[in-house]
Amino acid sequence: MTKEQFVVTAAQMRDIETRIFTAGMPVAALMEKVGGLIFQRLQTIISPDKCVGILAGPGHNGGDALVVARELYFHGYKVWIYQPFSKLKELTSQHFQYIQSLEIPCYQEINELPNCDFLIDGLFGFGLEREITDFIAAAINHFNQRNQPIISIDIPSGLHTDTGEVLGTAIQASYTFCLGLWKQGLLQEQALPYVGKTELIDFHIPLTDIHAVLDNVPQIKRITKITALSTLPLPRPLITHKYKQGHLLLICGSRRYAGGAILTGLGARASGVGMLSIAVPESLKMLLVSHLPEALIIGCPETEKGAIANLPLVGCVSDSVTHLIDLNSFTTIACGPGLTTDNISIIPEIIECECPLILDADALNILAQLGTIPLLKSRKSGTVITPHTGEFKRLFPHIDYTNRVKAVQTAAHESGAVVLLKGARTAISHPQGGVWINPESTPALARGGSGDVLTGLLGGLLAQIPPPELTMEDVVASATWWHSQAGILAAQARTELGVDAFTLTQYLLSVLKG
Ligand SMILES: NC(=O)C1=CN([C@@H]2O[C@H](COP(=O)(O)OP(=O)(O)OC[C@H]3O[C@@H](n4cnc5c(N)ncnc54)[C@H](OP(=O)(O)O)[C@@H]3O)[C@@H](O)[C@H]2O)[C@@H](O)CC1
Ligand SMILES: Nc1ncnc2c1ncn2[C@@H]1O[C@H](COP(=O)(O)OP(=O)(O)O)[C@@H](O)[C@H]1O
Ligand SMILES: [K+]
Repeated sequence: MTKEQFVVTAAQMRDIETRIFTAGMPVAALMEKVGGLIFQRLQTIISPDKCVGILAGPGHNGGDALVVARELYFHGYKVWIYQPFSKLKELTSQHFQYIQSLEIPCYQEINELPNCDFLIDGLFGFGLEREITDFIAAAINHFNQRNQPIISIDIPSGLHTDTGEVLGTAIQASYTFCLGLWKQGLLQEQALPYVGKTELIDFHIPLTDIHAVLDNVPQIKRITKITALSTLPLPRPLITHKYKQGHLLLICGSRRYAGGAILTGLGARASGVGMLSIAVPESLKMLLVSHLPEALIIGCPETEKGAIANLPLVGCVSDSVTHLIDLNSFTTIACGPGLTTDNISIIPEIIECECPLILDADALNILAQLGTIPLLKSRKSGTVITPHTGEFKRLFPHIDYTNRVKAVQTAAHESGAVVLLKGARTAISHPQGGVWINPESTPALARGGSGDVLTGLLGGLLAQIPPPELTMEDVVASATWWHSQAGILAAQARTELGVDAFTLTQYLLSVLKG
């Protein structure tokens, strides 16, 4: 694993830090090293003619900031310090004393502060555990209203290191330089408006210390390009045939939501799956054929409103159906986009299938009506459910949603399914508690139909690499990464307004070429 993949809580970071210090690394030397690395990175962002305001807190986050201040000063930057605390930690206090001896201007009151071009936020790091109040809350609100970009050290001051919750108030950073290992709070959706561009400053924590605290297989991981590409079905074997490259069945669409079936099919197409079958209401058959000529389109009897009435399963007697479905002949089944909740009876039938199953959209709404946990527990092979926030709350109304990482872990544990909770920071959990977080995406994807594309893509990938070859949640993580990266590429080419779900499907393969 690379350092970019690990995710830690405040308690875990403190344990890792303790191991390093116990092994003999002097605390002051580590602070000096970290401050030096932050300074080097700042030099690439801030030119030496600029003035930098440093916000220094009472703990070691403040100490880091004061080391940075001293280096900026000696390299010719104009610097001032805001340090309003009467009690500082020992090391921070020593750095502050030295800063004062250099006659760098120091202030305690916000109304005395001069102008500057950038602010460095070293008020609080992972040591913040309680609400920010009084003068320091007022100061943070003041800094957010000034027009300078703010660069936060470790985490924007005011955010909870694990949940990303705002503790009273918080710095709205333009950049966050996270120190050593990614803090979980930075990857939580609620932290997004505060973190700006995030990057990791690697200060060489020994892997043995990381593994000693996080276990050999860490519970919470960040999806990176390296991890995603390692689980995509590339390259294709030289000697193969279509049925060896997976057979995916999509069950989707209705007269009302015909487009959902097309988008799911186009997502599946991009996965490279060997065979694609799509079960839709009979009246949609020709439409689907015209968009996906390579797919086998199975017309199903439909309800009055145009939803699938029942699946023409092998063994059933029907004159009108030309193709019967054997649920056991597929390597993966994905069900839900555009289905409507008109007919709930097909879900218990599908749940009986023995191959990996993905349930999305209306399949989830039906599942919530029928009883989520008992139905999923009854399945013999792997299940992936892909709810957005609304669907998640319907499926698991009793789960506290404040910490999305914890919520998704609980849902996976209770249901026995891999749970993919969609959103700006999609989180995926395995029933045993392993979580992947997708750290990069674009709000351009917040658009009808983009989730359907993900379901098709994921279905196609799982069909090609069925467990146990790869673990299901790793494939789910790769599909999530791929989908988001396509959104990012499309938004770069066409602006955030130009990423409709069909366009998104056209950018999927460009992600792998780049
Ligand atoms: N781990 C590593 O490997 C490395 C860590 N490093 C750095 O250390 C940082 C962690 O430092 P830290 O532990 O000293 O805590 P920090 O975040 O500075 O704040 C704690 C201080 O704030 C105070 N305080 C808290 N809440 C408050 C409130 N609401 N309102 C007012 N005050 C409040 C609290 O006071 P107390 O609770 O004692 O009253 C305490 O004094 C970390 O983020 C990184 O930057 C690097 O230098 C080297 C490598
Ligand atoms: N603000 C956002 N930033 C990044 N990705 C987002 C954002 N909002 C939604 N998405 C992504 O877009 C997709 C939307 O899926 P979903 O809500 O199921 O849409 P639909 O059902 O219309 O297809 C998900 O993959 C989700 O993670
Ligand atoms: K900070």
